[in-house]
Amino acid sequence: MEITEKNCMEAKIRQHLRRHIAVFEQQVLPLSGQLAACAERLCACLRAGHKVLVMGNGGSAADAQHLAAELVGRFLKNRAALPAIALTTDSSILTAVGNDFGFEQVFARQVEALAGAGDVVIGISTSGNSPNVLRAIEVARRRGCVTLAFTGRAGGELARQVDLALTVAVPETPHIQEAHLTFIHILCDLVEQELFPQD
Ligand SMILES: O=C(CO)[C@@H](O)[C@H](O)[C@H](O)[C@H](O)COP(=O)(O)O
Ligand SMILES: [Zn+2]
Repeated sequence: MEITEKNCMEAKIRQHLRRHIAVFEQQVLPLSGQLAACAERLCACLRAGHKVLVMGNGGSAADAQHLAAELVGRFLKNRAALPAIALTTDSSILTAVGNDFGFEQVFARQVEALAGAGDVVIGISTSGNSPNVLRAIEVARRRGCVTLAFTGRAGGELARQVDLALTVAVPETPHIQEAHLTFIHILCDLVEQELFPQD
């Protein structure tokens, strides 16, 4: 077959998809038990009237917002709103705290302001080593929050600091993020089914 730009691109697409499938087979499927444990923590928190705070940088900031949107709005069911806040969205807070206290404090300061005992605080970081996420988890632990993390690679410091970590132990950031988005959808699905069986 003649090598054209188009079939060269298609080969790269297939390579990405094959790696995606392998990561899901080898890393995501074996995390089912830990995902169920995360869902139980989330359901218990929300049933008791507590809230969810979630954060990350870059693509993980988008993931944090995705999770908060599906809890406040909806995943699949028309049901009551659930309290969730992405700590990545207020540009005035992010710039003021970043400018005055340092970028490492942008999430920690919001956890100090907003989190109470029993709330769930979720850190999303593919390296598990982003200082602003680590500082926020430190504050969350001091305040008696339940701490969860979605991480990658070897889990980083974040996986060691939280109550429960879901670590996608591969080196490629995009494939880790693809798995994190799936965790978010599975968790939202389970929360809706558990909390709103009649809706
Ligand atoms: O989405 C991507 C790469 O796929 C980037 O925006 C990525 O999220 C950023 O480089 C982050 O700063 C990486 O931080 P982390 O996942 O290590 O905490
Ligand atoms: Zn990305």
